[in-house]
Amino acid sequence: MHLSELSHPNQLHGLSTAELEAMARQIREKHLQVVATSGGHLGPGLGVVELTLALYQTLDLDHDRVVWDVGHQAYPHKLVTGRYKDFHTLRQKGGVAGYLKRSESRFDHFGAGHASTSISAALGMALARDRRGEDFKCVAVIGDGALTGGMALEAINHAGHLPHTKLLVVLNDNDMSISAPVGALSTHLNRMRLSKPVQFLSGSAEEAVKHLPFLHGELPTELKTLKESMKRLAVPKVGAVFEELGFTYVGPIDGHDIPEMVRTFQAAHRCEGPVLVHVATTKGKGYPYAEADQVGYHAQSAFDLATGKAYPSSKPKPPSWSKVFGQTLIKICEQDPRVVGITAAMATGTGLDLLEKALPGQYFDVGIAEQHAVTMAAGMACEGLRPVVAIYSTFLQRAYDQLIHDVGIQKLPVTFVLDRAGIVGADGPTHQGQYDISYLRAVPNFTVMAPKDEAELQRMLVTSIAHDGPCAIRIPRGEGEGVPLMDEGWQPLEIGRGELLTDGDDVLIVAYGAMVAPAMATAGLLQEKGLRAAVVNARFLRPLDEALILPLARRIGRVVTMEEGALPGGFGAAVVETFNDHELAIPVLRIGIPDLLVDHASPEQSKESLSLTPAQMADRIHERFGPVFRATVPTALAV
Ligand SMILES: Cc1ncc(C[n+]2csc(CCOP(=O)(O)OP(=O)(O)O)c2C)c(N)n1
Ligand SMILES: CC(=O)[C@@H](O)[C@H](O)COP(=O)(O)O
Ligand SMILES: [Mg+2]
Repeated sequence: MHLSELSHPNQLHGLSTAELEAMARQIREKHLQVVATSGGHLGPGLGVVELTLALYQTLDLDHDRVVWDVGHQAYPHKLVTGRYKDFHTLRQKGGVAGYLKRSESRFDHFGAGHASTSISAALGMALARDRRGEDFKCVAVIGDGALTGGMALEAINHAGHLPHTKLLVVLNDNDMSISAPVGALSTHLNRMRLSKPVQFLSGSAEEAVKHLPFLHGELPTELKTLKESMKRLAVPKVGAVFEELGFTYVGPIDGHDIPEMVRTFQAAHRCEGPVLVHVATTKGKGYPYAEADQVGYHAQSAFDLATGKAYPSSKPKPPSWSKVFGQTLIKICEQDPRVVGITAAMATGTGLDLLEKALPGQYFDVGIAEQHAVTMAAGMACEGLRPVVAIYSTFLQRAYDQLIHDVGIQKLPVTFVLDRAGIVGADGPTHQGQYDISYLRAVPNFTVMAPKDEAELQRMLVTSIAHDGPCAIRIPRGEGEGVPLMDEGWQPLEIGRGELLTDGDDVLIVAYGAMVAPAMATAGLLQEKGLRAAVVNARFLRPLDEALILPLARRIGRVVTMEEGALPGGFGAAVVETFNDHELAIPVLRIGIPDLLVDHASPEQSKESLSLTPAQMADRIHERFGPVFRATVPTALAV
């Protein structure tokens, strides 16, 4: 059977190893072809092709549940669950999502995108199953990186406490996170990977006798004692950490050997209580470039399959915001040994990999552990360091209590750089950086800011690090504005001070961060429509520059706010509340992301669909405040 003929994963049942291996080749071919064409996650999925086929041969996906952690590695899952023909639309507007999505397929039993959630979700399904007296299997497939996330350990702690709750955890151990894995658990797993698969020896004893009819598949007592003694002898070396936590540990087994995995999963399904099968895989398996550069091929934009190289861009691009951040932080760290950079397993994405190379002593990667990163930084700040924590806007959501409880309330001098703030594009709703403006507004003692360009980012960094309290700076994904940059000697900003970029009498545009450049473009288009707009670069969400904004608002009487963030509780809401507090009753058009999820698409497509392009914003402003408005409402109704 060819992969393209597969419409249901249960069609995998009964296929021979040779047929499954042929299908594995077809999956790899499709996976490579689509990701090379339109970009996406490459290495993770290539590493779990055989694992997916073997696991699904032992499950009935009309009844059993499988929860993939993160889901970035689940392209093989998508290909064997009816999405082969649409797979070429991966991560494109209206196409197949890059992560699992319950609304996309009945076989996507739980959505994700953020790491370390799978065991909790699968355990929840298992507990619900038992309450209903049903008997479907619940499986979590989690990577060695995601296993370092606190939630995963919380779930293991709970599951290990439930000896009668059947749950299978498949640990996909490829000895990689996005970068090299971090932590004692990763080190231990690596030691286990290198050990002999003890359990499997005893498993093969079962295999040897289970066909003997008079045993009815049961191990004779003496063999059971042999297996137990082997476990007692060997498990302390191999699976102790999981066995001590109440799991039956099996492995490590070869994650590219389909028959071995099928046998092991079948044995695991027969076990009572929680079982962890440790599968050793290779990230990027089957594509030499991805195997050789497992960091670089974690995710890729379109590339040439033959050479493994990205296609050269048509015109030179300015450095990314992340790169400017990383390079600037190196200079700051060189001048001030108190300053350290902290990442939660996102060194390459945040630009902190540059700091790691230049000043490894002032760099920390804590693994996928955002909560720990924030509170560790708080502890560092108590002892006189000036930590700079670089975490994507969306991933920092996971450490909200730490921001309030450990940093804000204690007013500790920690700088947060929220990368990927705003619309990120192909990663879709789980990764959009659309909530940080809203979620940071209420955190006590925080100074919250957003630069209009990379030069202002550099100034905000020195401002934050010098400030004796917590600061947060949001920066977007991708290239900067391409403005000239200084190498050092950046002039700090006055906290709470915005800037008037251009004046005008017809409408006041107050723009925040990455919306400042589009605001200036919008003002130019409004000029062509006969509306002269004043444009303010707010710079600060907290504290808002009232001394600048209020007089302009009173004088002009018509205000537009612009933010690349959620409107509920966002920057525009802060401006409206300020007007209200000062009894300034004037109309405000808030432009930003409405209260909705932004699906996967290119950032440009998403902005178009949200009417956030300069042309669309000019039309919206003209429609609201154009000649019609002037005829019906007198100017500023300042009280
Ligand atoms: C909470 C959270 N932090 C960070 C990330 C970014 N991220 C995506 S995949 C990944 C590495 C996952 O490693 P692993 O679980 O071992 O999967 P592999 O890529 O090796 O298959 C990270 C850090 C995330 N998705 N969620
Ligand atoms: C799966 C995951 O969460 C990361 O790989 C994420 O997709 C990286 O995003 P960027 O590509 O914006 O760095
Ligand atoms: Mg891994």
